Amino acid sequence: MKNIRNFCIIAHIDHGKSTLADRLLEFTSTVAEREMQNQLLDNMDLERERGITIKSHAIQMNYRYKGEDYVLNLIDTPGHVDFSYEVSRSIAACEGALLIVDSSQGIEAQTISNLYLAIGSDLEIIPVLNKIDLPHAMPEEVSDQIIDLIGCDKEDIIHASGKAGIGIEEILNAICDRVPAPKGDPAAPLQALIFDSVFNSYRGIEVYFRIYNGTLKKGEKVKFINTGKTYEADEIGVLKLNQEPRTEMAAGNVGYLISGIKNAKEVKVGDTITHVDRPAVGIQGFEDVKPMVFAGIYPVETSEYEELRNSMEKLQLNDASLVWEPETSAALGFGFRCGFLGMLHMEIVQERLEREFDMTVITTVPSVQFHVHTTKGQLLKVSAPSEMPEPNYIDHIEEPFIKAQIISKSEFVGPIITLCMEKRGILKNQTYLTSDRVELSFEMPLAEIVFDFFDKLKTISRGYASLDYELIGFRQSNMVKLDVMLNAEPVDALSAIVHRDKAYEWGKRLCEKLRELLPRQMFEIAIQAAIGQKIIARETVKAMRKNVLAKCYGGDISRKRKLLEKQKKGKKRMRQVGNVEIPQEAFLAVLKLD
Ligand SMILES: Nc1nc2c(ncn2[C@@H]2O[C@H](COP(=O)(O)OP(=O)(O)OP(=O)(O)O)[C@@H](O)[C@H]2O)c(=O)[nH]1
Repeated sequence: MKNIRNFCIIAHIDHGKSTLADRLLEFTSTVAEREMQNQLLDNMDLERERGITIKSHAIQMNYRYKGEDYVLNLIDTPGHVDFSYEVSRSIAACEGALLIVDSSQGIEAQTISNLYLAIGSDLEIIPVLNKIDLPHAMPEEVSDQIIDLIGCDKEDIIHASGKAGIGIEEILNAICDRVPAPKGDPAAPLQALIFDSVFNSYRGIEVYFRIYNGTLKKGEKVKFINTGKTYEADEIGVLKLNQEPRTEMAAGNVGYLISGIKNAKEVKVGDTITHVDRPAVGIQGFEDVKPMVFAGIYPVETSEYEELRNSMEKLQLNDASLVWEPETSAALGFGFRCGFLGMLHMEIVQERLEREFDMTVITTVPSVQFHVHTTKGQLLKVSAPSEMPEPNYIDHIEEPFIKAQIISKSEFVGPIITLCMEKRGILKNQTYLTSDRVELSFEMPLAEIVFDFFDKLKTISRGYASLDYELIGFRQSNMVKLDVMLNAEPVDALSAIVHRDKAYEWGKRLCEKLRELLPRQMFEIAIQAAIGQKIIARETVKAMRKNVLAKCYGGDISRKRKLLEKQKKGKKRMRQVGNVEIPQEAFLAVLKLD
């Protein structure tokens, strides 16, 4: 055990974690040259296409240093704030962290927040100044920022480039020298923490764990403490590029377990695995996730509800930050109310459901969770407009507030402050990190930043500003429910909860946007926005007669069929509500009002 090192890589998004991880794997010959491809650990198609890490990935390397053989377990983590729950779980499985900072960008908001997560778990931090090959790298300046931040010595900072392969050996040596070996007793009762899992349709659920105490052998009877279920450890092993089975694994190690579990509900990330014969107590799992945004997910075909439920259960195995419960909508029927960590997370969940589980789904207007105090003194947690009680039952409404930390070049301070004020933000603090880098701290409503704030911030700061935020509590706000009606029929899935000062403007623009997005149909569609009984805006979609077969005179039946097929495909991701067909984009129209 003294030669095991468990470490993760943390950084702000795009500072080069995945590229550096590739070099480490190459240098330790963990992957053969012919297997090497860029961003090797980002093995989901979605990750490669978008060039971002969504999931944490674990991989084991062997390394010889000062005449000794080391086992290095690396966990690559995502950088985007929406996936910080992945980061916090990975950190729990490690004793050390490489803190990567892009030497052309300097310290950014998520560098700091991920660093605090790591320090909070007592990890040994190895600072790495990355991308030093770039001509506009600023090693001196960024080194000073790092020293200020973590209080290390200048010599502790490793200069590296994932792209040019600089500093790789030095990093590996530092991991062996500086990261402490895992503690734990191989002879004690078994305690292994489940930090991730994935559904495999052939082999059942694969469980990823880190052993804190004890030894696990193939074939032994094990128990998951929280669920109380028992299984046989059919296969255990370590995670190399592929899984490598082992007959025995001891304290300190990271690995996988396969025991033919088919039911997704039986595996909970944060649960502890122990022996049936000689049980230990559970280790403290992970903090519960705090979803920030809620939205409904509905199958396009109402008959696929059960299938969608199955798919969500399987997806949840691999995405512990996804929470959901059944919900019904008058307009959309049976579906699920889901909690996400942010808009990117919501997008990714929708895409994964479609790609990995072949489901076509509709997502409804996202909303934050409000605290509604009723006149009877009850507290209702409302995360969907349809749950909002009638106005005469409401005493007051509170909305979630966050503390936002924005780091930017000082020349953009003016526009950033203006943007934040528009979003009902209050400037709390302004600190100069260096002569031209400023940290601004605001208190603002979560609802104002989860949707398009980040894109706007990037635009006005020409990409230089970075953002991080945390929930600080609930504050009273004047919120109202904005209803939308199509041909006088209310469509609950299109309603939104908005601030009263902005309600009229919103209603007007929402109707305009819906007019653009709703396809013309055989009859006229009246779009109305209302607050309570009062109509505040109206638009009309003119009727049109669309007959795709019109041009298809003559008797070629196959051509007709093709056209009808094509028309059917075009209808995907549409929902019939009353007599109106609503495309997916319309449900998210509120997000595109500016
Ligand atoms: N010049 C230079 N570019 C680099 C270096 N390392 C990474 N890059 C580039 O920086 C971009 C981001 O690199 P990634 O490794 O995907 O970054 P990441 O931190 O893993 O990103 P997320 O996982 O999404 O947080 C890519 O375009 C890389 O080619 C480096 O050392 N030098």
